[in-house]
Amino acid sequence: MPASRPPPSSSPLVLPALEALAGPVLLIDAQQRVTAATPEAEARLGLAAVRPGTPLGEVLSLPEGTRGFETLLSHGRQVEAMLKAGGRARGVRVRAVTLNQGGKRLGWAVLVGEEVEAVAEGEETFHGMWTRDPGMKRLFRIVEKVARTESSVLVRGESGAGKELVANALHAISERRRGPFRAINCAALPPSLLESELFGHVRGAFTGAVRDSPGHFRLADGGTLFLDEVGEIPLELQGKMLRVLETRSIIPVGGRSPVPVNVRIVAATHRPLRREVEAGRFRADLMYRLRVVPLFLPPLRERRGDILPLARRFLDELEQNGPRRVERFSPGARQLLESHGWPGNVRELRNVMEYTYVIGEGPVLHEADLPPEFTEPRPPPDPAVPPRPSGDGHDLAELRAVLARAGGNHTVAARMLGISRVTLWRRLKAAGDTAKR
Ligand SMILES: Nc1ncnc2c1ncn2[C@@H]1O[C@H](COP(=O)(O)OP(=O)(O)OP(=O)(O)O)[C@@H](O)[C@H]1O
Repeated sequence: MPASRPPPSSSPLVLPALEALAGPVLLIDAQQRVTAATPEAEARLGLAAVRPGTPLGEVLSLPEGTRGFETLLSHGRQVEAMLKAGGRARGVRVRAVTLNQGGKRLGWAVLVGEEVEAVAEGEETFHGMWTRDPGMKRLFRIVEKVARTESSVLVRGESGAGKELVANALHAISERRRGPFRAINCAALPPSLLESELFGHVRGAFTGAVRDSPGHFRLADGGTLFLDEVGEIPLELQGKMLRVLETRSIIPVGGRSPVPVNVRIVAATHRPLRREVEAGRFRADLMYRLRVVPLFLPPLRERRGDILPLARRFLDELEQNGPRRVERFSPGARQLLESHGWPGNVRELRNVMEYTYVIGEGPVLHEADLPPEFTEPRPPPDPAVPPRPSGDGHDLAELRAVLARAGGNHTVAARMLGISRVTLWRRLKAAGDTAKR
């Protein structure tokens, strides 16, 4: 094919249609030279960069280690490339489809997708936690320091913000890493059960105790025990917990003799324990014992720069096992994702991406593919409802709206919000919903 002959679809009619379907697209001929560009490609790359005849190598460069443009042009797979045009080099995802006519290759359509702004912008992955946020990175440095000690750590953060991941990281870096890591959610169990789950019980201690049970402290011996929602431990159990931490031994329910345990405690709470102490719901001495090193994990809405890159990472994970390739977010979807309140934090974001990946089709993630709570008009505020409780991320009207959409099913509503059923129940209670459930 002569270099001057353009691929067939470069007619003025086809280009805008191509753009509507796929976004910024470059058409290149068999000699890898630009023959045409959609208006959005012209706007993003600059007119000079996409002038017909420009070699593709002057528009894009591929990372070192990639075999020239072969990978891009032969596999139809998405690859990361640097856009050379427009002064500052920008990382983008690109994909190419071959244009054939009568068995003859005429050229390619190159789709220019999302900007990736990768490593240069200072992203960091720390034991499964990804961020670009300076506050999070500072937190990682503290975790590294504290992990070398035996001090108790209290992580404060909303549901789904990554508290368990922080606890896991502490364990993984510490000297105890070869020992067990165990986690227990203190809000998920009634007080009587919680005691035996923590400290174990002896056979016959209560109805149903048909055999001895070691409990989490003994199971975590030599390792780390993560006490999630530690603020929910009932007062009567708090005294026992303090004794365990001070004597480093437990007495199983129904037992007499103390059993020594060697456990590092990492506790977590979604609200300030100090407030619980002031309200008389939490013992001050236990708070000081647990909170030798306090860590605060900011909610996702306070690190908005992490939202889109994290969303992209979750999509990448989904693409590993799914048929769909998402190349870019529509401007509307970006705006909705960035302005959402994310009461369920990173867990909610992960769930939303999974929903969107399954519901949507094609290379563009549109706002209509997002779950209904993103696009439905919010109910007007109910003057009888108290304002949003601080730190919890959403108010009663919002919770009720989600519950209504879930047909009153709390398990489904909790999943939609990306929080646990217990957390939903607690938030409804905290927001003043006294309705029976
Ligand atoms: N920075 C992050 N990067 C990647 N994934 C994250 C990040 N933070 C949280 N996640 C993911 O979000 C989910 C929730 O995290 P995690 O269980 O640690 O939160 P949590 O604060 O302990 O929640 P809860 O209080 O409800 O138990 C997990 O799937 C976790 O892998």
